[in-house]
Formats: sequence, structure tokens, C-alpha cells
Amino acid sequence: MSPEKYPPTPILLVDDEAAWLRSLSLTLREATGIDNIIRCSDSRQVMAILRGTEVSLILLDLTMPYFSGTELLQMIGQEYPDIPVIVLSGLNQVETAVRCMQLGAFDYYVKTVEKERLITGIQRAFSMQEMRNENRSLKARFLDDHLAHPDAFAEIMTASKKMRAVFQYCEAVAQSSEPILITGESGVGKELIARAVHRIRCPGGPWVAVNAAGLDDTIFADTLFGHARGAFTGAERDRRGMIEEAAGGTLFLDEIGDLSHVSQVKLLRLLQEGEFFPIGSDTPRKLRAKLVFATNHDLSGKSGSNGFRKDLYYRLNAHQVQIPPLRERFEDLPLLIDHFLSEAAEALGKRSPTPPRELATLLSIYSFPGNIRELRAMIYDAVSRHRSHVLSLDSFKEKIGYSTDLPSPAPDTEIIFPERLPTLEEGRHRLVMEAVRRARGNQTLAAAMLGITRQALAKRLKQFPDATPVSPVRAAGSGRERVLQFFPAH
Ligand SMILES: Nc1ncnc2c1ncn2[C@@H]1O[C@H](COP(=O)(O)OP(=O)(O)OP(=O)(O)O)[C@@H](O)[C@H]1O
Repeated sequence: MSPEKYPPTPILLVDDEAAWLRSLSLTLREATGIDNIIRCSDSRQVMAILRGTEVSLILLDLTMPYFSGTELLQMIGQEYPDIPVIVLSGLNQVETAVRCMQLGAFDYYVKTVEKERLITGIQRAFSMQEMRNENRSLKARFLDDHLAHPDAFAEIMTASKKMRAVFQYCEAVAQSSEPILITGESGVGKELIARAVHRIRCPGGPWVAVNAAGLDDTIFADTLFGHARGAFTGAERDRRGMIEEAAGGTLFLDEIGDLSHVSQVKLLRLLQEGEFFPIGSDTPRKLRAKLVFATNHDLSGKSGSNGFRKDLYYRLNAHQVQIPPLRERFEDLPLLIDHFLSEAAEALGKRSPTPPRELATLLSIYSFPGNIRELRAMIYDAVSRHRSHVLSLDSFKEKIGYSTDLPSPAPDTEIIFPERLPTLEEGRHRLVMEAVRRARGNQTLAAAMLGITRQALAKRLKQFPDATPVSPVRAAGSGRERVLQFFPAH
């Protein structure tokens, strides 16, 4: 596959001196890898070019025959106000610079400026442009609640509004040249989201995934950057690193929070310079892959002497996609249960069993520290054990530590009472309502939690037709530890 051009939308250089245009193109190519350039030495052509081609940035000379730079700046500002224009002038005059900025120029440089400053200005214009596009795209998506690439998310089962917002954000940032950082607890589906971003951004390109956990510095560098023949004992031939393997596609770097300091520095350099050296080679290679990172650590919290470098964190964090844990989107349970039941039945060569009606409700009292991966494993286990037509709840109850033999809180469970103790009747009322709330209205399950029959629960509920708000219950740590609070009703 031919390497993609950078930036994907060309930049337009306008100057009446063809020699200057050539030398500027060369500088840009060498210093930044920008090779998607349109050169224009006739100021009369500029508006026609803009009508026919989308451009990401214009570098504009001021003194030209036919139309001057300031005239063009006004015309561009009127017709294409979103395209940033950087003025490059031979004149070092404050008034001219001020006039250009008033006319909407993004920046102003004299032609003798050091190339580093010009390049920083260009990069700022790109970032600004990306932010604008992202903003616009997010607004449009949130307003019409529409997904432009629903197929990209096909393998992710969800009915959750929070996940829908995650999908929309992914669509908005997928085309950005900045890296994407996906965060969330272990097993929430970070890799699935990374693949979806890849399908949106470079569907035909390679997908290369590297798990950074446990890689020492040398193996990390060798894996990512590759090596030249003779770089170390045993390096008998050149070997391309994963960054090159992913050119034109996506490099997914998982467990990024586990990187050592030395590896973090190498990664930072790659992000800052957009190029790297294979071990033992002094020829730089361009980074031509989209970078997507994932971690289940809070990298901002890890920043500091023993944790994650702040500068790297800010580079990675340009677009952060935070995936909510399963316990914050239990509305996904029915879909996920069905999905994994069919998947498990197929993998194990069995008929897909019917899930009991109470399964989703039962599971929604558990906090799922291992998230969807844990749910998947539970269902695989239950399917492998099951014999009859309807799946038994027993293996699930065992896994989540739910037992009808122990309906009351464990002896070490702390119960916080208000200053005025609830009466026995009030306390009973609260417990009943809390069980119904946790069981999401499923009376069989609520009755089992309370250690009474369904009929007894129904009778009690009839006594409390005007249900008062249920007492808040904090789940602490795993699904089993709980702190019950009896607050006054009002
Ligand atoms: N919404 C979903 N629909 C279907 N399967 C899912 C969903 N979310 C996660 N899974 C499945 O759950 C498992 C864990 O997902 P994944 O590996 O993407 O999680 P992760 O967040 O990257 O985990 P880790 O942090 O441990 O690397 C995989 O088998 C994945 O296919």
C-alpha cells in the first residue's frame, strides 16, 4: 500500500517566486514530513484552486503582482473563513503585521525567520484546525444523534447512552493526526473501541497491536523501532519495527501505564519529532501510523517521580476516550448476556440455552470489577456446565457471592444509623424497598434477598402502597461488601 500523504488535506503555498516556493516545499518536507503541497506562483489562480480543492492551510506571500497578499487575505477571509492563513512577508514592519492579523491572518512571519519558529506556527495552525473540526463534528453529532460509521462499532454490544456518546466522540476524533488515549478499567472493551477507531480512520490499512506490559526498555525499542543488521549480537538482518509495520494503518499500544521511564522518554521523542531511528541505524524513519493508546491506570494520578511523565501524559491526552465500567451501564446486560450465550454455545458446540428471566437482574446487584471480560467468562462457564434447556442461575450466584442462605448482611458489615433510630417498622419498610430497588422491581429476586417468600413480599408491598424513597446504599469495593445506611425518610 502506498504511504499516505501528510497532511491528508494539502497545504497551499502562494508566492510569485517559483524558486522560493521550491525551497520552502523542501524545508517543509525535510523538517516536518509535509509532502502534500500545492504550489501556486500566480496570485490570480488562488481562488480558483480553493474552489476546486479543499486545503488545510495557506502560506501566503504579501508582495505579488496582480493580487497582493492583503487583497487575497480579505478574499479568503470572506469565502473560506475556516482556512488558517499564515503570512510570509519580506517586510519586517509592525504595521503590516498588525494589518494582516486584523484581516484574519492566523500568524505573520518575515521570510528570514528561523525555520523552527515557522514550523511551530504551522503545527499550531494544524492543531487549531483539528480542534475546530472536532468541535464542529461533535456538535453536529450530538445534535442529530447520528453515527456516520455504525458498521465500525458492530462488534460492540450496547444499549447505553454513555457508550453512544463514546462512539460519537470516536467518530469526531478518528481523523485527527493527534494520538488517541483510551482509558477505563480492565475488561471494559478498550481494545474493541481502538479497533473501531481504526476501522473509521484507515479501514484498508494494517492493524498492529502491541502490549507494553512487561516489555523491558530494549525489547520495547526493538519491538517498536526495529533494528539494523549488526545492531547487536544475533541481529543478522534488518528487522522492521511495529511502527513501520503499521504504516498507513493503526499502531495500538496497550497497557501504556506500565511503561518504564526510559521507554516513556523514547515514546515522547517519537511523538514530538514524528520520526524514529531503528536500533543501530542513523537513518531516521517517518512515523506514518495512527497511534492509539490504552491504559487502565489513571495516568494523571500517576504523574510524578515514580509514575508517568507529565509531558508524555499531555501529549497522549490530546483526545481521551473514557469507557464507563459495566456497573455504570447495566442496561447493556441483556444484550451482552444474549451475545455471549450464543458465542459460548457456538464455541462449545452446544445449543444456545435460554437465559432465565432473572439473570440480568441478579447480575445487576454485582459490581463486576473485571467488567465485560468477567461477565463473558461467567457465561462461558455456565454454558459449559449446563445440561437442561434453561440455564441455571446457580453458577452465577456462586460467582457473585450471592446466597439466599445468607439474606442478612455479613456480621462485619457496618450499618450507619441516624441519630434517631428508625422504628422496627420503618427499618423493615426500608429493607423491603431497598431489596425491590436492587432487584429492579423483580419480586422473586427481592424476596430471595430478604429471605422471605414472594407471596410474603407481595403482602408487605401491599401494606406500603405509598412507597417512600429507598435508603441510599453504598457499594464499597467488590459486589459483596456493602455499607447500609438508614437515613431519615425526609
Ligand atoms: N460491548 C461489548 N460487546 C461485546 N463484547 C465486548 C464488549 N466489551 C468488551 N467485550 C469483550 O470483552 C473482552 C474484553 O474486552 P477488551 O479486551 O477490549 O477490554 P480491555 O478494556 O482492552 O481490557 P484490558 O484493560 O484488560 O486490556 C473481550 O473478549 C471483548 O471482545
